[in-house]
Amino acid sequence: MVAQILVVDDDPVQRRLLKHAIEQHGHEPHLAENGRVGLEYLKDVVDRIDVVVLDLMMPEMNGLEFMAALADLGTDIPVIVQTGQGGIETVVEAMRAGAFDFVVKPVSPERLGSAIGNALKLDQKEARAKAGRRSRSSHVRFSDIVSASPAMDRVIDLARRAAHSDIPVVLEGESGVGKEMVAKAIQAASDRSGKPFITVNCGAIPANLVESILFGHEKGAFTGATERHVGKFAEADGGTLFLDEIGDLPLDTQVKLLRAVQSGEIETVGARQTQKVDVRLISATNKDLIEEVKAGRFREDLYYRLNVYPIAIPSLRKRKEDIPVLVRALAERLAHEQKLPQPLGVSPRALALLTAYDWPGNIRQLENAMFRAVVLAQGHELDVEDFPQIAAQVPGYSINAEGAISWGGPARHQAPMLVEKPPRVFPDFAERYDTQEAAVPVSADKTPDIIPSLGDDGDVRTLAEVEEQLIRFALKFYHGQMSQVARKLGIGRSTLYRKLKDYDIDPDHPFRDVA
Ligand SMILES: Nc1ncnc2c1ncn2[C@@H]1O[C@H](COP(=O)(O)OP(=O)(O)OP(=O)(O)O)[C@@H](O)[C@H]1O
Repeated sequence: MVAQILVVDDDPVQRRLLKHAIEQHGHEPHLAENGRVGLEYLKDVVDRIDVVVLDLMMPEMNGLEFMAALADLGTDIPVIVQTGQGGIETVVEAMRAGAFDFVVKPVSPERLGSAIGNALKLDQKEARAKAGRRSRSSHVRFSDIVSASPAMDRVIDLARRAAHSDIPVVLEGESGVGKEMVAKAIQAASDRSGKPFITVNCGAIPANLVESILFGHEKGAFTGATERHVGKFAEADGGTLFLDEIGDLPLDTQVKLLRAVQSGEIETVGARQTQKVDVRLISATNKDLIEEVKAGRFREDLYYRLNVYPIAIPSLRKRKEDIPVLVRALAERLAHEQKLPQPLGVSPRALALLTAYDWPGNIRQLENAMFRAVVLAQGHELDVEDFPQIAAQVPGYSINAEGAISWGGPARHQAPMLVEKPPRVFPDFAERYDTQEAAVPVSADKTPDIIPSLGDDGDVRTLAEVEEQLIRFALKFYHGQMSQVARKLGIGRSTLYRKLKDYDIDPDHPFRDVA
């Protein structure tokens, strides 16, 4: 299908790049140099345009104003917004205003192509079919890894190449980023596809059983060994052994593992002879293994044996572009698994909330939040109310006694949030802050992150005044993350809550007094 794509961007170089990328994917680009021109054009041909690719930062009419005007036209053309590096607040605004997806500049033709494909609902249909197929089975292909970010493209590219050989791979990344999923995809794309894929969580086995679990034991090898036991190495013969949390392996077992890796032979506990095995090893760690080596907890020789081909999987908060596609794919998959009568959508407000959150537990946490939301869902669409725990942790959202969630900023399709930043003397501060609120307590000629020792009367200020100002500052600085604020201030959470009460500080709006 040749789709008609309207590009609205004030930068001529960007327009040209986007034009080429769109043509590369076989679609027809239409170019507008600003929001006003784009809007006029749309009024004439609104039925012909399939997708809008929109720059957010434009003079005259910015991206959010454009989106509000688009909504007034009563059209639901999907809009893909473009943002600069680090412009996540703006992206959240755009998602809230109904943007379908966002891409980070400079966007690769591939990423743009897949965003357009998704917007045209082509990929979504495929994702639905894929989601239904995959369910929670152990067979994972690379195409099951839902992603949209260049960072994950790199991971997948490296992993695909690793699948061509038996090279030992170490997957590094925080818990829940998808290490096991990538390991399974490597196996499925390799010659060992269809052979066993055996997972051992090295951190979850009692130290005295690790060796027997990995290498097996003969009957009577030790007290309690009433039966012969086949170890995981032997079980994985011909296939792949996935050693999760490899950094937790006890040192004496590391010696045996090294021997097995070097010789391709295992010593079953209590057996007289060694046994030859053909196993591909993929290890995973959420620890910095080299630090473990330095600390003497991980053998250096084993480290070099296993770590021939490291692949680092970034945490979800470092690849927020993946969040909207993951959310949509999970909603589809979980609705299918829960046998809901119809597919489940996700509202722009909910997408904005989920994109704003940092997901310390990564995709596993996102999956759990989506699971809970899908199970409890009542309508056709998930909304912010379906994610109360997440809303409670994102600054700006508040929950009333009835459980309704509201956001401190302007409503959907309302006046633009992309306020031009006022000229500021302290660029670093301006970057970290929502300038409007932060500007309240400090006069323009004072550095905002310096807390003065003298008051207006020229006397030293009271400790309480300084403390109050520091707490307000810390809340803003750490985006209202209470645990972090308490930790950084060196006080307990309950003390922090008490002080918020004493000083009448609203943690969501620290520079505003509680009404
Ligand atoms: N890109 C992705 N697309 C779809 N689902 C994903 C993706 N990444 C992870 N998941 C899902 O998230 C969950 C966690 O992934 P996985 O178990 O692979 O993470 P992990 O890094 O191995 O975690 P841990 O270190 O805690 O074992 C799984 O249910 C997995 O299917």
